[in-house]
Amino acid sequence: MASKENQKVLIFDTEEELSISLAEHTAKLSNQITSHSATFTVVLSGGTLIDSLRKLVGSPYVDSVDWAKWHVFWVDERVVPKDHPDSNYKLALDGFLSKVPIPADQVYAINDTLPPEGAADDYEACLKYLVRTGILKVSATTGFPIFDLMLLGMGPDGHIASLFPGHPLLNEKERWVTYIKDSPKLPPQRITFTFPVINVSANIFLVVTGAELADAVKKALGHDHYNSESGALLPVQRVSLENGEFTWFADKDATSKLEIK
Ligand SMILES: O=C(O)[C@H](O)[C@@H](O)[C@H](O)[C@H](O)COP(=O)(O)O
Repeated sequence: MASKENQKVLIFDTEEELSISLAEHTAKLSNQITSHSATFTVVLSGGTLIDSLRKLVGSPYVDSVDWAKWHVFWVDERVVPKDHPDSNYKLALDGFLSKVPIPADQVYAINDTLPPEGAADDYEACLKYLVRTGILKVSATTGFPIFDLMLLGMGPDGHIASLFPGHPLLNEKERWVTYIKDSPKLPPQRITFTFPVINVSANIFLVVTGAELADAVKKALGHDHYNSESGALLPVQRVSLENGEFTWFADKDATSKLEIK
């Protein structure tokens, strides 16, 4: 394990070991929170993260989690029908959600009948409704909604959610959920949480696996980290939790260019 300011970096020899630890940490956090709270609010990304969650839906973890208290959201979603192969909802449903007894009305998919602008407005309105009903907490200092856990992946360019390097959305300060129509990662039309929401999370588990992420991991966690001008920061380097814990789950390949181990 290495540590970087307020970030914890867990490094595993294999993706298999990583996925077991991810299941352990997720189940433990779920149990900690559901022991005193009626809800556990969890945000998913798309991509390979869903496969890395496979151990959580198997023994012994699956039986230790109070799934009835889970409320599930997406940090970003492609604006496609829910049964489309590009849908992050479909990916999570097939690989994770269909295997655990989370009540269907606690899984918050986007409205796939709307264009990106409308889908972002609709999702933000849904989050605001859940604040009013007490399912979601808000930050006393910023007013943005606090999720108990965000389970995120990262792209080779250092993007998280649909927040890409050099894109104006990186600087969004007001919206909770916004849209992008020119995503460099296809498909181009998506909705995404903004940094103010990501940065009030209570916990982020960021999963990085594979050699294609090694350069971005080196930039984010290596010595360069301290020298970056803010304009040149990778999106992942803009994660700065107001009051939460940020843990990297990395395999050897993703950390192969990192000097600190
Ligand atoms: O919809 C998406 O594209 C994802 O939510 C995205 O943010 C993803 O998490 C990263 O791009 C990593 O994806 P991979 O794990 O597939 O590389």
